[in-house]
Amino acid sequence: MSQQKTSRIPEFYKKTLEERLNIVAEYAGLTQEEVALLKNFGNLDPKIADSMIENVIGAMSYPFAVAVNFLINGKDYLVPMVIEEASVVAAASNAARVMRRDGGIKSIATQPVMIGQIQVLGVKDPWHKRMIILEHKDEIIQKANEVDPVLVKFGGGAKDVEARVVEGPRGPMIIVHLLVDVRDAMGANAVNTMAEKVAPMIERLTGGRVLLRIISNLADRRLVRSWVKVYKEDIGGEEVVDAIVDAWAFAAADPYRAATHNKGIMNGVIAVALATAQDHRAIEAGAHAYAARTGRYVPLSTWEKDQDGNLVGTLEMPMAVGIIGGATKVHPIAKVALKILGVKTATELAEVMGAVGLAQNFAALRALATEGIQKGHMRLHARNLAIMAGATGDLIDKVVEIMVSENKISFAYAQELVNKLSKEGKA
Ligand SMILES: CC(C)(COP(=O)([O-])OP(=O)([O-])OC[C@H]1O[C@@H](n2cnc3c(N)ncnc32)[C@H](O)[C@@H]1OP(=O)([O-])[O-])[C@@H](O)C(=O)NCCC(=O)NCCSC(=O)C[C@@](C)(O)CC(=O)[O-]
Ligand SMILES: NC(=O)C1=CN([C@@H]2O[C@H](COP(=O)(O)OP(=O)(O)OC[C@H]3O[C@@H](n4cnc5c(N)ncnc54)[C@H](OP(=O)(O)O)[C@@H]3O)[C@@H](O)[C@H]2O)C=CC1
Repeated sequence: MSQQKTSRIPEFYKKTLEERLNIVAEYAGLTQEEVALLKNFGNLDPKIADSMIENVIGAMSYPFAVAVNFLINGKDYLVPMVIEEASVVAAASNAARVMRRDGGIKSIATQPVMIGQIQVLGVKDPWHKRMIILEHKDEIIQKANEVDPVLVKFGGGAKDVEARVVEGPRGPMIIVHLLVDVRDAMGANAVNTMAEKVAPMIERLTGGRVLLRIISNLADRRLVRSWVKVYKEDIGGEEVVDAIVDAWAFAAADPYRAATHNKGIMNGVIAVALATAQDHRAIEAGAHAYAARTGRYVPLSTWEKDQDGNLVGTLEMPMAVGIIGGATKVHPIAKVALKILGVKTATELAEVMGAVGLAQNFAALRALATEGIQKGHMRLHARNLAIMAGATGDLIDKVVEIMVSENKISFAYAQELVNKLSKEGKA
């Protein structure tokens, strides 16, 4: 009788990488080639990979690209991007090309202030205790700063305390916000450590019970604001400007469209985040929570026509990124990405990422509002399909050419063409 496979594997994490891989290979019936693929760590040292996350059995590579043409705050940038989707890098470069006038895209980030939340339960007089917390603000800040002298030395650290009474489904809670300037870090570890440190003091002050002590990813004190003017003659005239503004108006009015509009922005933001090994989940969470902060989900950008008929765009969103800490200084390629970018501070990185998000949004809207997204996007995607269908060498371009010229871009057609052209080649 064959034994049922089980995913319950006690102390899997204590085994060596090799042992874990063998277990998985046997479990999933992996071939030797598949095992060899997983074992190919590429530019990541297996020891580093094994220390970054748990239960590691291999590594996976993504393409690393560079978007060109970016001029931000008068400075040129080559922008590293890691992404699995065709046409994003081309679109970013395409947009940046028409955003180089007047010093390029403007982008300013606020101070890198993150919020640590402390949830206080079981307080009978929460409004009164809120005042007591605020009365002791300076002591709370001092206590928080004791845990991170390095951050304080660099001009960061806890700067302010806020307190709210929040009505929840299980009654009122006091929610304390510790505002921490995290300088060049993303800041979650730094802020969480501080929130845990001050919790006993908050309990003493309120007589309540502290439950959660954790950073908020709605980083609305750490915003990037980017804006740009695109001259009408550079993008096909006022008709195109109007079409882009109309496309934005659709997103401003309809959350179904706003989600896709913002996805277009995140195409750029997350690609840079991946290249520089940021916590991209934190950035995504912050972006969408910010887009919904009024209770209605809206686009993170605006597009208008100015008095001269030119297109002006703005973007405002949280941007919690670091160049110290997290994986940024652990992953060797993230270090190379930061070197290519040439950013000196986390604030500068945030400014670049805001500008890339705005440019990416423009590229998609322009394509959508003129020729449609499929023409440019599918032309580039057609290469993926041709390769997936087994095309190699010159055959890739031949298959792409036929699919594009016949406007018939699908995996099935790619397969049909590969089969047909390969047979013809052999004949
Ligand atoms: C695809 C393009 C750029 C073609 O655009 P085009 O005008 O046909 O290209 P072109 O041949 O005239 O070249 C213009 C520039 O584009 C760049 N470029 C051009 N081709 C390449 C290439 N192969 N590789 C790298 N860069 C390329 C390059 O910078 C080039 O300048 P040059 O170097 O020649 O001076 C254009 O159609 C475009 O910007 N499309 C938008 C594509 C897009 O947004 N893709 C994202 C995926 S769709 C999505 O996920 C989001 C979405 C759309 O749903 C969001 C939303 O709904 O809002
Ligand atoms: N909800 C979320 O978003 C959560 C995210 N995380 C994770 O937290 C990690 C990020 O935390 P983060 O605090 O950035 O990482 P680190 O703790 O690795 O780095 C921050 C620390 O680096 C030191 N440091 C040295 N130089 C500087 C400088 N110039 N500016 C700022 N700090 C400096 C500081 O002190 P010192 O030298 O004393 O350490 C600081 O506390 C990510 O891996 C993220 O995924 C974790 C929990 C929740």
